Amino acid sequence: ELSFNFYAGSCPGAELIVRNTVRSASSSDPSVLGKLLRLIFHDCFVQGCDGSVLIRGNGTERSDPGNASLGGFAVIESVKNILEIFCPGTVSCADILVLAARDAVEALGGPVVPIPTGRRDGRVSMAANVRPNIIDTDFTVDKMINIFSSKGLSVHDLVVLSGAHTIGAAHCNTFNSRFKLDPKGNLELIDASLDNSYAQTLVNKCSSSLDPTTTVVDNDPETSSTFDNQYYKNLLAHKGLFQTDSALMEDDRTRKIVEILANDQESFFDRWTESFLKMSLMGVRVGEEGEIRRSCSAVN
Ligand code: HEM
Ligand SMILES: [Ca+2]
Ligand SMILES: [Ca+2]
Repeated sequence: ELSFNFYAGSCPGAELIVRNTVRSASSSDPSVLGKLLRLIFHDCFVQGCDGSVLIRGNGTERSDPGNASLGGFAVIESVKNILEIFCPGTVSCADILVLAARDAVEALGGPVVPIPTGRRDGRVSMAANVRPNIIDTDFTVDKMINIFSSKGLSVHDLVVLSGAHTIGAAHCNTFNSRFKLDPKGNLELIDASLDNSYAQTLVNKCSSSLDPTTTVVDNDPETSSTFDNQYYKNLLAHKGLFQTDSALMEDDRTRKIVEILANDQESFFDRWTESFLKMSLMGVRVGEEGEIRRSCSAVN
């Protein structure tokens, strides 16, 4: 029941408004692009792509510690505010989220993924649903594959969608358990799959500030503002930032895919287009299900 250009009749400017708002928000704060792309992962994996991640309040997904570092909400809300003026009660927050993530990738030089629209917004958002569905950085490849397959996504989708880490940033506390400093201040690798000099760079960046929950480091040390296949080249060079990134190199099933994508950006873009679309269709509500929220941060 989703269709391309679902809003052609009811709100013809919808997709353009999303795109322009993402562009202008990113010109004052480029960090929103990574945040918007991450948001869709955290929305779609919990109860499907229904905008449940956007709801504010006690006990909602957004209140869960697993979602504490999400951002980009203000961009979604400002798109929604504009759309409510032009076509009130028409465009779902679930669609806005997917379109905004699609546009964030485009803004950084990635492929434009044609996205069917018509998703409806969910009315439920529970913190308890976050951690069982979102992958943590200490997961094994098997565990990641299991979560992906429980959502109808393949090993291939796992490796391709992890390529999102070619942009954006991460807080030091998401990777600093991979190394420690001995009493003399020298680096000790806890996770030997990490390149030594890269680890040293990370230590230096993270120790320049005392608070690992506020300091951020680029996900992609080479081209963090370009959506390209550099992520896979980094993995080959043992410069994956999260344990879960490096882990993709340790399993035959995933390493083979990493090698292909590292050597062929064209093929990464084609694969991304397929896998991103697949993720954007997970558990969507259509027709009379759910609602069209008036504000993205609250149910009607
Ligand atoms: C496969 C398992 C995954 C794990 C374990 C994981 C983990 C993480 C972590 C820990 C961060 C840093 C958050 C912070 O400190 O602020 C992060 C950032 C990010 N993730 Fe993932 N992620 C995964 C998959 C994905 C997927 C599927 C996408 C999207 C398709 C994605 C997109 C992003 C983006 C764009 C950022 C940067 C956010 C920003 O710049 O604020 N991740 N991820
Ligand atoms: Ca959701
Ligand atoms: Ca990059």
